[in-house]
Amino acid sequence: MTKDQIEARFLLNWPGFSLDIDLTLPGRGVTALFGQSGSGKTTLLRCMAGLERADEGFLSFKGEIWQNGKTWLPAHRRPIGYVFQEASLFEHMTVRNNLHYGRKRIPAARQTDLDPIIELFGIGHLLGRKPDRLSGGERQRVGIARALAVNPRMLLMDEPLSALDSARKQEILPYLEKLRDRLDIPIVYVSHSPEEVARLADYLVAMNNGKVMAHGPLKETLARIDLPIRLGEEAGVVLDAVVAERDSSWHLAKLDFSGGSLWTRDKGIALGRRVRVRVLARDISLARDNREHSSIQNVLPGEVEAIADDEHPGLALVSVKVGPSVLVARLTKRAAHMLEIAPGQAIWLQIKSVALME
Ligand SMILES: Nc1ncnc2c1ncn2[C@@H]1O[C@H](COP(=O)(O)OP(=O)(O)OP(=O)(O)O)[C@@H](O)[C@H]1O
Repeated sequence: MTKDQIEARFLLNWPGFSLDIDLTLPGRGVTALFGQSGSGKTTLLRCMAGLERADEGFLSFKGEIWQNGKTWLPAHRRPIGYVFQEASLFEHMTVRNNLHYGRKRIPAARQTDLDPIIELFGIGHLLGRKPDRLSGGERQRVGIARALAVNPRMLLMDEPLSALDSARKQEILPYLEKLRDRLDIPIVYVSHSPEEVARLADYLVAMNNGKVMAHGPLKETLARIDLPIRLGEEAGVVLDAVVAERDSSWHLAKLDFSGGSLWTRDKGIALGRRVRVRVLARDISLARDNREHSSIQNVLPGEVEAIADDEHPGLALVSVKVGPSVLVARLTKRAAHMLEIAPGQAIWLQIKSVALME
């Protein structure tokens, strides 16, 4: 444990549910708590916030004890911001007063400037409005800004997009990306959406039934097929890439990652820009030779790293090294048998589609 980490151990027993956690988390970036409904994500977040008191618990934040056998700081004494699934704004107050409300009793918060937060979330024009005049997406932007207005040292977010429809989610995600890139405090983000996790997280904690199934840096963890993280249709990896070239006549952009390049639909992102790319296992086929006549534009040479069972008994996951990067393909076990897939084998990856996430 270094001074820069968060150490969390909680043991909690409720009738029908137990939480049993022992984690060391990074002190910066976005940590996603990921898992199915009922896996205990919210309960873990509430234990970290001091909203729930585990029977046995230990929490140290960058070397400061927030909970151990003797100490238990209640939520209002922890320097955190908490974002709920639905922004619980004070309906009788303007957006401006909602933002100022929590700051009154926190001297450190009063000294910090609200303007960068207002600018970050694009809510300057909403300051004079009451919450009933805000859209769902605007409400949640204000809710997140309000959690930040108290100058927290950690931001805890419980499925902040879950109450929004998919168009509103797409509206908010870029704000969350900006937040991740500009904020120097750790964010713990509860989600059951693999897409959100792929876009936002730096570190992944996969939970099931009150326990941690796997945890580690996002990109490495998604590329490991030996871990019990079951994503089904959403299995796949995330790569860091740079927009390297544009083919305007075909509206395509070339993304360079360490190990190769991928062409994707051009979204108008500037050349040289760093982006995340998500490649789903179901969108990759494997072939022994490089077939020339195919509609698939992205064909990369690789080397089979490992093969593992998928959740479905007819399917297998295959991890393939492409230079220093690893991609994961999903195919039928029959195809894997026919291709004689084995570790160390040279193979071609045919990638049908890649999702560019800014
Ligand atoms: N106060 C409580 N007393 C007893 N059981 C509880 C309490 N709160 C939650 N539970 C139970 O604890 C389990 C974990 O709930 P939790 O809300 O942490 O899961 P989650 O992973 O966040 O789920 P979701 O994605 O649906 O929000 C569930 O079985 C839930 O019914």
